[in-house]
Amino acid sequence: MQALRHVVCALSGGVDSAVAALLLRRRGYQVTGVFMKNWDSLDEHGVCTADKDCEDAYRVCQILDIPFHQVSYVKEYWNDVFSDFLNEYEKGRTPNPDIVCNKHIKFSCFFHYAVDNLGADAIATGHYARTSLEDEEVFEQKHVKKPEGLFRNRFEVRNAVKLLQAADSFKDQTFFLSQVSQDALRRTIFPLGGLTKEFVKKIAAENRLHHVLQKKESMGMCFIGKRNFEHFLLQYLQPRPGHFISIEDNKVLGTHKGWFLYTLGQRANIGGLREPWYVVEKDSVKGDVFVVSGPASETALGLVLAGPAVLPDQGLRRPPAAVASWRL
Ligand SMILES: Nc1ncnc2c1ncn2[C@@H]1O[C@H](COP(=O)(O)OP(=O)(O)OP(=O)(O)O)[C@@H](O)[C@H]1O
Repeated sequence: MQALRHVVCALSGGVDSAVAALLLRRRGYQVTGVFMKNWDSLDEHGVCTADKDCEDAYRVCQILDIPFHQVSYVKEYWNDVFSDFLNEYEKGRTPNPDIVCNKHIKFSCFFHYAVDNLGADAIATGHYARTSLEDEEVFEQKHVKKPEGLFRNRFEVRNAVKLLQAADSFKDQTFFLSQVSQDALRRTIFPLGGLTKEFVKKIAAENRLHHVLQKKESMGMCFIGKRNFEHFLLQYLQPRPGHFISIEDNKVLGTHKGWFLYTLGQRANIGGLREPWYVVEKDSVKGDVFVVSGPASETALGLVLAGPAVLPDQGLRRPPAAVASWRL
């Protein structure tokens, strides 16, 4: 008799990964749940949310009757994700730590742990994304010889695993997965890729997973929690006071604590001014931030035409229409 396919599912203690694990069990695979601890400090209320999440992930495993493991990547997260995040901020760029976390932690450290230590045939996460491979093809990849280095020829490019957008376009997370290596992508299953969030919640409710259903949706940057972003960053970066200057008439409108705290297109709250102002330029030498006033829609349009992939006021990055993972 053929041994069961072994899929190791990353369980965050949230509803998405819990339902992902449940669906994998229903498909008849041998499933193992793994919780990763990536951040060690307390949240804004002095509570270590990772411990609570870990307990929730453990309970999911009990309900689904699957083995549970916990791993710590606190050091790796600090070195490969957070330090890089701070360095980039200091240079005035606004990186997305979730993209870097997926690349270095979930789809590298966790992937290798699952395959090398737990003997996984494939890994799974609760991301809303799809790939060009069916489950059966994912399992076949175990024996495919990994191409070394970058793609060398058209054949390799043509046969690359494609990262495809999720059916639920509102929840689509392919942008955050865009730097995942081919090696990991080819052995990953995204059980939620074809489902809507609504349906995922319904599945959880019907399968005794109420404890994860009540949890708040994570909004990225897990290490910040509900804290004020600026306060958080200034715990790690030296303040560098400067001026907000209107780009239209060079008038000084107010002061800020560091030009690196702002991203192009972001709405800047300038003390005493009620109308919206948006960041259009930053001077790293003098430390000034240039702003423009105007309705959000006009500014947004100007920025989109000008190119930066950021929408004003929310700091949201614009996901590309289709994402292919070309990295090895
Ligand atoms: N600490 C963690 N331990 C294990 N897996 C994790 C952890 N954090 C995230 N993941 C995995 O990455 C996926 C996407 O993470 P994200 O932070 O975007 O959570 P999410 O979309 O809110 O999902 P969930 O509802 O499962 O928390 C999760 O579904 C899970 O598979």
